[in-house]
Amino acid sequence: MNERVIAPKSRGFLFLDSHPGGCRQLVEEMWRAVPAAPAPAGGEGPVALVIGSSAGYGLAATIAGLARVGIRGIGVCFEKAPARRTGTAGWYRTAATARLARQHGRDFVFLNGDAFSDTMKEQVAGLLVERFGGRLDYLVYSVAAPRRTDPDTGTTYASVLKPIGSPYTTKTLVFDEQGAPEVKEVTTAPAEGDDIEQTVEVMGGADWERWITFLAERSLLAEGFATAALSYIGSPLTAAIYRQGTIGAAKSHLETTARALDERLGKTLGGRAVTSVNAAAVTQSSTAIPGIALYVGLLRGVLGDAMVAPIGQLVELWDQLTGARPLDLDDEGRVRLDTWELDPAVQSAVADRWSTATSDTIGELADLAWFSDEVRRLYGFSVPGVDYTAAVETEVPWPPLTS
Ligand SMILES: NC(=O)c1ccc[n+]([C@@H]2O[C@H](COP(=O)([O-])OP(=O)(O)OC[C@H]3O[C@@H](n4cnc5c(N)ncnc54)[C@H](O)[C@@H]3O)[C@@H](O)[C@H]2O)c1
Repeated sequence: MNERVIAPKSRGFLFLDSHPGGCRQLVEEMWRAVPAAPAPAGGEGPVALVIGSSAGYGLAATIAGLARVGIRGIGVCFEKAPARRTGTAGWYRTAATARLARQHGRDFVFLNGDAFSDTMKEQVAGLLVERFGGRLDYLVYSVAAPRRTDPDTGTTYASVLKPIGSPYTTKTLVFDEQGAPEVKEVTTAPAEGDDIEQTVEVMGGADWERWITFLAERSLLAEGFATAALSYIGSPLTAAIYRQGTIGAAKSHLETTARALDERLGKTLGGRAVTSVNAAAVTQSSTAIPGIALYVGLLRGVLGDAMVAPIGQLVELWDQLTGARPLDLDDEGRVRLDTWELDPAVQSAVADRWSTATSDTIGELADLAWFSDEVRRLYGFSVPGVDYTAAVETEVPWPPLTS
């Protein structure tokens, strides 16, 4: 037992602690946001593996899959248990998701560890055999990580967020110690040495492909197996640091991997592999990208509630993966859930605001209250209805594997 009052202490967009009650309520909110669908035929839902299940788009994939498709299966993520500090927010969100899954009769378990390792792949394979009939129907790959160790060579690669070719200066949004917004300029030096290759090794398609090969070799992929990995294109305003930068090189590699996997799975199992290009969202990973906080704040200023939250986008992705709606691919074979973000009228309105944004004008141009709340909500703070003055139990156990 370790009950205490948890205050939101932060350094920039990173918070030192997270709030179990707020995290739980947010997960419940996401579940309620999923439109009801008819129960899966035959009682038992399809078997799914979600990699990166505790945050951002992977959490949305898990909750939308559980609530709408009735998936059974496994979520994999990398979270820290409560110790001197609270557990990570993803730890508490996982506990809350498992609870909801149980309540709704879905057999869904969570594994905490390094998805890039073969040990984790073996654990998943073992569970698929023992518990889920040895057949996986869906795999959603939504990992965002700073490092990956290649199990074959033992080499550890580190991803960087840098432009390619020349330095890039962008406006960016920060908050000072009193919480006042500042629009500043930051310059990021271009990739050097093997920065691009290293980033591709972490955030490209290598590990996704390794998962598929690992499971295929053990005959654990069902006929008609379908897999999707998350990608991003984004605005011309962020292109130099994102799509044309080191992370963009990794996304291109992921998309090339998808096309190769699609051909392979099509031939062997009548299966599919696609990337899903999702829209900008406030997540722990996205707020680390220079300029993205400003961009997302302005995007919200332009669109307001017309922004589609990750849970809404993932409902659409599941509908396309399961065939409830036809798979709608662009010329490069990608599902596009970002069309509302990249709409030319929206982009031109955001670009206008971007060009005039200063510390003095940002309050009118961007939805800063929404943005700050979204950042705090990543850690379970700013959730309506939660009493933050009350002590709360932080020693929440990881959901047990036994049902
Ligand atoms: N956030 C955006 O704006 C945005 C937009 C479009 C696409 N995407 C893509 O969505 C994917 C997920 O990004 P996000 O923003 O949701 O990230 P996030 O930081 O919110 O979540 C990352 C997830 O990966 C897990 N993870 C990290 N390292 C791991 C490891 N070694 N082993 C197992 N799990 C690990 C974390 O536990 C967490 O569940 C990425 O491919 C990203 O490019 C993000």
